[in-house]
Amino acid sequence: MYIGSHTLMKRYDECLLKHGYTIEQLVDKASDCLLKHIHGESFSIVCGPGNNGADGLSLAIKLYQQKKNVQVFIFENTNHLSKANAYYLQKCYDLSLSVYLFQQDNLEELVGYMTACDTIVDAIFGFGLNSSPRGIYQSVIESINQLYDQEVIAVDIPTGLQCDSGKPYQSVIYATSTITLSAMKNGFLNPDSYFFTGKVIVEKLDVDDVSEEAGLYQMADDKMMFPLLKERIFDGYKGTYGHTCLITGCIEYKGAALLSAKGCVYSGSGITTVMSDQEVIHALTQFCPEATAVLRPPILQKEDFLRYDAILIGCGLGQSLDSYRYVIDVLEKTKQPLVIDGDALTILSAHTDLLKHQNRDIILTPHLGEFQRLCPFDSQDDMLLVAQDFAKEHHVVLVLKGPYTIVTNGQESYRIRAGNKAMATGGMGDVLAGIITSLVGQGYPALQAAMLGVFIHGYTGDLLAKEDYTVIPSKLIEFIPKAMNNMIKSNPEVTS
Ligand SMILES: NC(=O)C1=CN([C@@H]2O[C@H](COP(=O)(O)OP(=O)(O)OC[C@H]3O[C@@H](n4cnc5c(N)ncnc54)[C@H](OP(=O)(O)O)[C@@H]3O)[C@@H](O)[C@H]2O)[C@@H](O)CC1
Ligand SMILES: Nc1ncnc2c1ncn2[C@@H]1O[C@H](COP(=O)(O)OP(=O)(O)O)[C@@H](O)[C@H]1O
Ligand SMILES: [K+]
Repeated sequence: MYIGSHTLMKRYDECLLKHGYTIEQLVDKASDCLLKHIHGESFSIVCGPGNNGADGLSLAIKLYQQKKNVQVFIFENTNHLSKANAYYLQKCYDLSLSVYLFQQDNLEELVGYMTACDTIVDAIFGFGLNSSPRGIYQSVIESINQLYDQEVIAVDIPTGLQCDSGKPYQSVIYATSTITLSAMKNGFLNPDSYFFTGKVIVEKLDVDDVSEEAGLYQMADDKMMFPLLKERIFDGYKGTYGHTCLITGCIEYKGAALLSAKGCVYSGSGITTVMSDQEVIHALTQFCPEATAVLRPPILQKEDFLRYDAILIGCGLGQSLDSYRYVIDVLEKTKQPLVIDGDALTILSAHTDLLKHQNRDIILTPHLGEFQRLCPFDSQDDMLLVAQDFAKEHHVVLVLKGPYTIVTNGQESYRIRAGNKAMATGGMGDVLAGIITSLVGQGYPALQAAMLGVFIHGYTGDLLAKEDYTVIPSKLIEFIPKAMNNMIKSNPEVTS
C-alpha cells in the first residue's frame, strides 16, 4: 500500500499530467472509483471550488445518468473554480442537474433540502485545503454534521482534516466513510483521524502507476518484511555473521552502550566488539559477556578498524571534546558501512559536510529532536518530503524514529508498520541502533538492514505489548531471538 502527503499527492497528479492525461480525464477516473462504493437512491453532493469539488461534480453526472435522484450544492459560481471544476460544472448545467449555490442567506433552506436524501457526499476540499475552512464553508460543515440520518461519504479526505497529520482544523466533516484516491493519506495513520474518516477505502485510479516516480511511501508490513529475514545457514559460524564495532558509551552513559551491544548480539551478529571506556567495558562483562571489548584509544586510526564489517557510533558516547573527535575520525578515517545514532548525530549536525564523498553505506537513526538539529524544519513542513530530500541530498539511509518509523534513502521510502506506544521508554533507540548494526554486519544492504532492523525491533515490542503495559529495552532484547524465529517460521517461502 502506498502512502502520500499533500505535497507528494500533488506531485503524483503532476506526474500523471506529464504522462499525458488531462485533468478532466483524471477527475473522470476518480469519479469511477467513487461510483463503485456509492449505494442508495438519492444524493446531495456538496462541491468545493477545486478538483475535490470536480470529483464530486463528475460523480453527480454519473449518478444522474444512472437515473438516481441527485442534487448538487456549490459555493462559487464561476470565479475561482479550478479548470476541471468549471468544465464539470458546465456539464451539470448542460444536463440540467439541480445545482444550488450556497449563500449566507439561503444556508438553512439548502441544508433543509439535504434532509430528504440517503447520502451526502463531501467533495468540498481534499488535499488542497491549506487552513481551517471559514465563513460559508464553516457554516455548511457544521450544518452537515448536524444531520444524523444521512450517510456522509468523504471524497479523498473529510473536509477540514489535515492530510499530513490526521489532525482536524477547527471545522471538519465527520464522515461515515472516506474513499481516498490513489494512496492512503499519511494523516490516516494517526488513529485519532478515524473519528473523522470513518471507514477508509483506498481506490487506485485506472492510470499508469506513477507511485514511485512521485516518491510515494510504501507501507512495510509483515507480508513485505518477513521474507527479508534470511534463515541462518547449516554450516554457518561466527565469521559468517559479521564482526561489528560499536563506538559507544562513556562514564556518564554506560547503559546506552550496554543496550546497543546486547541488541546487536541478540539479533545475530557473529562477533560484537564494544570500543569504549574502562568503566563501560567492566559493566559489559556482567551485562553481556558474549560481547568482546577494546579500550577506546584517544585518537582513532584507520588500522583500529580493519577487521570490522560494520561500525556503530553514538549510543551514550556523550558530547565531550573527545566524542567530537571520535565522530570526525570515524567519518574521515574508516570505510566500513556506518550507523550513526544519538550523541554522534548531534555532533554530526555541525559537520554534515563530512557526509559528502563518503562512498559507503551510512545509516542515520535520529528521533525527531535529533533530526531537527540535523535538518532544521518547521512544524508545518511535510515530513515525508523533508526526510526524503535530506536522505537524497546527503546520500544516506535515514531512519526517522517514531510511530510508523520512516526509512528512506531518497529514492525508496517506507513507513514501517511495527512498534507501539508501550515502547516509549529510555534506551529503546539504543537497542534499535544495535540491531541495525548487527544486520549491516551480517551483510544486508543498508536500506534493507534499516527496514528490517526497525521491523524486528517494533515487531518484538508488539508481541510483548500484547501482555504488558510497558515494554522495557532489556526485556525487549531477551525476546528478539524468539521474534526473529517467529518471522522465519511465518514466512511461507521458508516453511514450504
Ligand atoms: N491524486 C489523485 O489521484 C487525484 C485527485 N483528485 C482530487 O483532487 C483533489 C485535490 O484538488 P486540489 O488540488 O484542486 O485541491 P482541493 O482540495 O480541491 O482544494 C483546492 C481549492 O480550495 C481552496 N482552498 C484551500 N484552502 C482553503 C480554505 N482554507 N478556505 C477556502 N478555500 C480554500 C483553494 O483556493 P486557492 O488556495 O487556490 O485560492 C482551491 O480553490 C484531491 O483531494 C482529489 O479529490 C482528482 O481530481 C485527480 C486525481
Ligand atoms: N509511541 C510510539 N509508537 C511507536 N514506537 C515508538 C513510540 N515511542 C517510541 N517508539 C520507538 O522507540 C524507539 C525510541 O528511540 P529513541 O527516542 O532514540 O530512544 P532513546 O534515545 O531513549 O534510546 C524508536 O525506535 C521509536 O520508534
Ligand atoms: K472532501
